[in-house]
Amino acid sequence: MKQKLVIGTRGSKLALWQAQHIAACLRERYPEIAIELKHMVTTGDRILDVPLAKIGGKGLFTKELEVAMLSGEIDLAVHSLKDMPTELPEGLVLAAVTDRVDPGDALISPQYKTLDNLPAHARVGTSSLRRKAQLLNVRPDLTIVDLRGNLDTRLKKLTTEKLDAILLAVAGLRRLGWDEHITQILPQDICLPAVGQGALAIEAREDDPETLALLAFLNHEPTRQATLAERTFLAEVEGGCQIPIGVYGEIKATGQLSLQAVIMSPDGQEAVHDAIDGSPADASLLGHTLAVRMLDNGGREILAKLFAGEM
Ligand SMILES: NCc1[nH]cc(CCC(=O)O)c1CC(=O)O
Repeated sequence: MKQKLVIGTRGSKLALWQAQHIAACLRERYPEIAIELKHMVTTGDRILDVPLAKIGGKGLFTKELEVAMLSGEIDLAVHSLKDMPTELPEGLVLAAVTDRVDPGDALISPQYKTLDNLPAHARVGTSSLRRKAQLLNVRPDLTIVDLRGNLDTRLKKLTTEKLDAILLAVAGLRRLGWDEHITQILPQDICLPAVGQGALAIEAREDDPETLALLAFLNHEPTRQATLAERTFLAEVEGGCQIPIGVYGEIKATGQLSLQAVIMSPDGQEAVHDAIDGSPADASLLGHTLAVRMLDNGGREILAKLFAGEM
């Protein structure tokens, strides 16, 4: 019987909240097990001044934690599922995917409140190509300003960089109790979220069945299935998180899994939208099928131009 579980976490406010939340769930369930937190720094935390799209590479926010897990220094890691590459390193598995309450994106505009109200050429901060493309698709006049840093830094930049609005994930703001800043939750027909947005991923070693069994109760199966469809879609289209792709899977009241997605050019001028429905048991097949269909219907050309640097 385990006497101790060590959770590895990044040191950002959001990462700490997430790790502490999972620690609290574990302590409540297993009062006899000591739950410890170990803070670690990832490459993504170290390089804060360069737009993520330019750094490239996968797993910027996960790699150091994964190395520590494989060496046995920590037993599990808590991540935002959105920050996890679609392929995990050999020997590691997703022990659980938690329920997600807020998959969407929020507009924060103290002065103008909503996208419709933003004046022509308003300055909007985001460093996500996905958010940028989807905004420009409906509002080509907007000036998109790069915005990096932790959530608190980005909120501060709204004022210091004289921005009219910024975009952030609803989930992160809610977790930190900053949802009073949200002035509009963007509707899904304007902005589809990133793969896995809003869900927490608990990663552990494949050869550690005892820990995996202890973590199983944290898993929310409908969210795991919906995000499996999303992650398969992404893996099929390209992998990586810095391409203008939005995708959202959801198990409906009918029990069907519905998956909708968009592939856009970074300027938002070219877009392929599509959706698919089916059994949650076929989550990865649905993600795969939708990706192939969208690539065949114009998605491939958009991505080819993007990778050739024409956009
Ligand atoms: N890219 C950083 C990141 N990773 C996870 C979240 C928010 C929480 C989540 O999506 O689960 C954020 C902040 C943001 O995109 O605004």
